[in-house]
Amino acid sequence: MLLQPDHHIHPFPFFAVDAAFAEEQCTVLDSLFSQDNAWQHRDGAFYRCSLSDVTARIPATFQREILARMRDITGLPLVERLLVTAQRMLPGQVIGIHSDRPLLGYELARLVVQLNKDWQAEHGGVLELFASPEGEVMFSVNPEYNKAFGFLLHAESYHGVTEVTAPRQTVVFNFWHEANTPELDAHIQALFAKLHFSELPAALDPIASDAEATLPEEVTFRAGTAAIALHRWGYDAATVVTGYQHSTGIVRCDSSNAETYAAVLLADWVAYLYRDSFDLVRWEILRGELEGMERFPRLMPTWQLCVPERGQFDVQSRLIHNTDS
Ligand SMILES: O=C(O)CCC(=O)C(=O)O
Ligand SMILES: [Fe+2]
Repeated sequence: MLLQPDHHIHPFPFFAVDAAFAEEQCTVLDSLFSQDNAWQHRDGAFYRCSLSDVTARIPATFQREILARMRDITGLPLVERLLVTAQRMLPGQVIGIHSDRPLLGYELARLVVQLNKDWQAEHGGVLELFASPEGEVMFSVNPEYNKAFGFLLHAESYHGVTEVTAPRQTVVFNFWHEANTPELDAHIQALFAKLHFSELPAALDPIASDAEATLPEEVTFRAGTAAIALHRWGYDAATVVTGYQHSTGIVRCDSSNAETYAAVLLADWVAYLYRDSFDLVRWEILRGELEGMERFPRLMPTWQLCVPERGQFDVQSRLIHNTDS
């Protein structure tokens, strides 16, 4: 399964495999299209196809094998969760350029398996990769039978599918990183429920006003959100102010008080996740900064979800560090 992946890092980390699955596994994948699926039709201007959740129809051993293989290929700590969708495109359908930026709780890695037996160039449906939404095509994947394409989702993983002239069948496997799980999403949504900046301590007012006068709204919004996290974790006004300033980038929090330092870094991270999306490089920096520190009780639930203690998979994210192709 997925032997000899061909790794690339431009325009973003991905790999391609030509004969991806054994015959028996292909039979399973083909069968996902033979029954009457409950198709959900996407009919946007840029994203036109039909999708169906087929996870329950993938045998447990197949699921275990593909997860293990994806952990191995990507080197990522992927959790025990899998979502498999069958995707069908009909003549005239097209998927415009998009990035699938991993919002809070979204999957981080995807494996796209093409299942078109008699594909010809005139059938279209070519998966194209771009460095920017307006850029030129940097790499193309023909949707030939048993060809797989794996990639890491991030804010700039731009890709699209050209218009098809013949029906096109694809199976998409989705994998979650241990630090961007639906459980973390639920935790952060609860942390920021009914968010009102008016609950913040008055000591922050002059600092926030100054920051708002000079910095972009996006920055002060995120700093305000980080301040809310600290306040709701029960930290005092001084810590809330320190966290706000750290998140605006005005003053970096020093590490002399370990608990304040950890709290400020975690607050900044959850505010970033809440307002933006998961970013593997930033996460690895955070993990490095918190490494070896005592996990303070007040921060424990968030800490454990954001930077789970390593057990099972103590791995490096090989894909993002792989620079030899
Ligand atoms: O159908 C494809 O080749 C790729 C579809 C897509 O955009 C995705 O899986 O993220
Ligand atoms: Fe996509």
